[in-house]
Amino acid sequence: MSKPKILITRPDIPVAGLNLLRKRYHLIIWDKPEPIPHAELLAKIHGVDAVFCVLTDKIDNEVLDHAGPQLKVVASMSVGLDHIDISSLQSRNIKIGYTPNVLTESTAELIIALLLAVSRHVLHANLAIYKGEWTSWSPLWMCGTGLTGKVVGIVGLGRIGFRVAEILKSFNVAKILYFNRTAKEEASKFDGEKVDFPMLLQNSDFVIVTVALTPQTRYMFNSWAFNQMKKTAIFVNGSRGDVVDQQALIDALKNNTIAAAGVDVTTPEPLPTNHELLLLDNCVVLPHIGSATIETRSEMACITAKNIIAVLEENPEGMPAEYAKVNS
Ligand SMILES: O=CC(=O)O
Repeated sequence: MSKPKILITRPDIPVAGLNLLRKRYHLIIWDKPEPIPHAELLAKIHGVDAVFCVLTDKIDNEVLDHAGPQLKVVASMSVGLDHIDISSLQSRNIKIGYTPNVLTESTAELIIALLLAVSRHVLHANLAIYKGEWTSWSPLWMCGTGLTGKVVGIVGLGRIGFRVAEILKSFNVAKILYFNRTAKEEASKFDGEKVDFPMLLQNSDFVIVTVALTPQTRYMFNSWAFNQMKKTAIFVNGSRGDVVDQQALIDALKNNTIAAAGVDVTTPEPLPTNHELLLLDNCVVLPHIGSATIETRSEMACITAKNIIAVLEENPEGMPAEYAKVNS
């Protein structure tokens, strides 16, 4: 009997994950470092039993039609699933794999790093040295704003938002507000207070976005939202670019409607190097590296491989619990 076929949409998947699949299956690996072009995806997905994809691969009805009825599982090496048309997969009984939990720590760490980079001018201060602007220690040079005694607002108290809040508690912030669909009992761990969206925007010194991108959250940070925020507020986005109306963010930063922003996610990704957002002094932009630690990415690859194996071997016990939740 011929081996089941798996399409893998990147050549540089951590080897620990690939090794789990190599012996048992026939792997069709996209061999260029850039995302697989749509036409290639349509051609290569034909006849495969499983897809190992990443967040740059849009998996929709058209792609599934090209795959054919033998496709059993699409496993993404990501926690976000906004690139996958979940209901189309569910209606075809194709299982969906993703990688929650494993990236919570690394993403929370990066969000804190980004917040501090913005609030303490870390990147500008470093650049200033090379530009010859460090003439002496100076009382007010490169002064930023501290976290101690401040109000932090977290939008979306999922796993990552929760961890960010836990870490920030140890920075002696005055209060942590959160906006979430449901109240979270566990928020008592950091004395979190559930508030409505306007209240969070109006009262927070730092607004941190960790919400999933859904039709409800798309563009929730628009000009109205930035206008609600304090003039001194710092905005940090570790979620998806599309939760923000990016032009409204640029306007808010240019007009000093808010003080500064740090974003690990943008629209589009990558941003063109002459993009307006990159020209602003009060914005730190990172290239979507929330989960980018060797340990996390390696584990994400293994979980993605295991999600595929669980489906192809018809072994539901092998599925991580969170995987089962998406598929129920
Ligand atoms: O953004 C990263 C992910 O969804 O894993």
